[in-house]
This record gives sequence, structure tokens and C-alpha cells, in this order.
Amino acid sequence: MQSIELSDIELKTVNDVLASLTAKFTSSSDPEFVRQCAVFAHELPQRLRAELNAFRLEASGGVLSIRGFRIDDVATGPTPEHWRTHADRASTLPAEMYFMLCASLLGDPIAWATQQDGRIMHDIFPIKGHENEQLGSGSEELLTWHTEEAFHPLRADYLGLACLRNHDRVATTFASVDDLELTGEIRDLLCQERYPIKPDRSHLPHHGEDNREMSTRERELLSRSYEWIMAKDSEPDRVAILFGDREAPYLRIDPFFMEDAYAVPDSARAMKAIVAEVDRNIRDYVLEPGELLFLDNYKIVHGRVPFTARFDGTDRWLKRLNVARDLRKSRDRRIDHDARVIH
Ligand SMILES: NC(=[NH2+])NCCC[C@H](N)C(=O)O
Ligand SMILES: O=C(O)CCC(=O)C(=O)O
Ligand SMILES: [Fe+2]
Repeated sequence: MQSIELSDIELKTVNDVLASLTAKFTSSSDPEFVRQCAVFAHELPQRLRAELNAFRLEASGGVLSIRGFRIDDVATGPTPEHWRTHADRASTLPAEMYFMLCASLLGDPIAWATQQDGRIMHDIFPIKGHENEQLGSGSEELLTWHTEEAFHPLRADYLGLACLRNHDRVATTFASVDDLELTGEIRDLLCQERYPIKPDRSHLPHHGEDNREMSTRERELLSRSYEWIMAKDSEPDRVAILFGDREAPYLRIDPFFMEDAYAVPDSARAMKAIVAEVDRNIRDYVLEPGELLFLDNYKIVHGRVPFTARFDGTDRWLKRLNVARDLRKSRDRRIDHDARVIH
């Protein structure tokens, strides 16, 4: 794992940049801020930019931790109850902007029309009623390891997590495809497009009782997205789990939503082999307040250990970003050339 801790001088540079940005913008999703993020990011300390660049070029293991940003726990205010009722909060703006700037050095942050009401900046905290769900907002159940949006052809290249609060030291889990020991025969099977995968529950319409304002065109696109998700749920795509270079492959897998893959003996054998290897390599990693963790979503699977939420404003609180290297790939599902929401 690649890690960096900001020095006092670097932290001052970061805070100076953020002070001028928070004076100009009141939200990390202000379209003008989002548009210019990659330009503002040039002002981050050189060493930080170099680490992000090395990570983007796969010079290291696919996990980058950036520590040293300070979060004032009291000033942050209570962990919200739900992302829907929680509007932009001034207290978390600097942390969100810092996160956006770093992410912009890897690519362009994107949003899903069918997830968290189409927001770019996701909130991850336990939500009452989701305790036993396989969702970022769950708590009592192990969040089983997965590629983020494994089912989706336009899934993010990188997943970013920014920790605002983690009093209970609840661990994120991750493992790298580079560490898996698999025989040639199993590799060959895993490279075949034969594993049915269903959309995860975070994209289903019943999580989307949204009241966001939308144009007629956006409304149409949103219902088209939900129809597409429902179609993939009843008729899942058959995908390859390993792809790219045979010796140093990328992976795409979310076993919890790949039950049907066990119906065919060869597929079942290959699934069992890779699941056992990931289980052998998965490790716990406790995020600290102020820490950013970037994961290469083509090489790393991740999850979260179970925990008991208090729902009293002190629970673990992360922000999450999905970053695409090439926005153009999703052009036919975005309303405008520079829109970030994928429908
Ligand atoms: N194995 C899984 N639980 N997969 C689904 C992951 C959760 C999903 N990404 C969310 O935003 O809530
Ligand atoms: O909470 C975490 O550490 C990871 C959450 C996650 O994987 C998700 O929400 O998809
Ligand atoms: Fe995830």
C-alpha cells in the first residue's frame, strides 16, 4: 500500500488553497467548481500530486492513503440520519473540496442517476432500517467485499473514501488481484464471459423515493436507467471476472450478487477458487478522520466489517467519490458533454 502523510508545510498549502475556494463556492458539487477542479488541483503540494500520479499510472499496489488533513470533530456537527435530508453542510465543505481536488488528479468524479439521488459526493454512514442490508449505509452485517458497481460496464476506475469520523475504528476491508494465487486453468475459466452478475441494491428504485428537481428529459433518462437496472436484475449480463493482461489481470466481481454463477459446475469451481483466494488475502484497514483512501476499482475489492450503530450523531461518517478516467465512454448516458451524472 502506498501512503503519504502531509507535512505541516504541505498542510498549510492545502488549507490556503481551500480557504480561497470556500470563499468562492458554497458546495463541492457547484457545477463551476466541479468543472474547474482539475485546474485548482494544480495548486496542491507537488509531492501529493506526484503520489496521485504514480497511483494513476499503476506504479504501486492499487491502494493510496493520504493522511494529515485535520478534521475538527465538534465543528463537523453530528453524523446525519439520512443522505436525503442532509443538505450541503458548511462545516464539511473544506474536507469535501480537498477530496474533490485530489480525486481530480486521477480523472473526473462521476455520479449515478440511480444512486443517492444523482449526487457526486456520496455520504456513507449507518442509516436506521438499513442495519442488515448489503449497502454502504448498513451496519450489523459484514459488507461483503466487492468491486464497486461490478455489474456496470461504466463503473468507476477509482473509488475514493474520505473519513470525517470513525470513533469506533470500524474497518474498511480490501484485497488486491495482484496477490491472488490461481492456477492457469482457473485463470482461463475466470477470463471467460460466463458469470451472471446482478445490480446491487443501492441502484434499485425502492431506494430512490427522490424529490429532486428534474427536467422532462432528465426524468425520462432516469426512468430509462431504472428500466435498464431492472432488466439487468431479471436477465443479468454474463461477464468475465478477470480481464486485461493474463499475467497481471484486472478484476470485476461481487459474489453476493453472482449467486447464479454457481449453477454451472465449471463456473462454480472458478468462483469458489477466487472467493477463497480473496478471503485469504482480505485485510482490515481502519480509516482515520482526515484520511483519504483511493482504491483502484480494477484491481482492488473492498468491503466493511460489521458494527453496531448508535444513531446518536456520533456514528462513523465517510464521503465517497467514484472517479472515471474517461468521461467520453459514458457520453450516450450523460445529458451534456460536461455533465457528470450517468443515466
Ligand atoms: N457485496 C455488496 N454488498 N455489494 C454492494 C455494495 C454496496 C453499494 N456500493 C452501496 O453503495 O451501498
Ligand atoms: O464503509 C466502508 O468502509 C466501505 C463502504 C463501501 O464499500 C460501499 O459503500 O460500497
Ligand atoms: Fe463499495
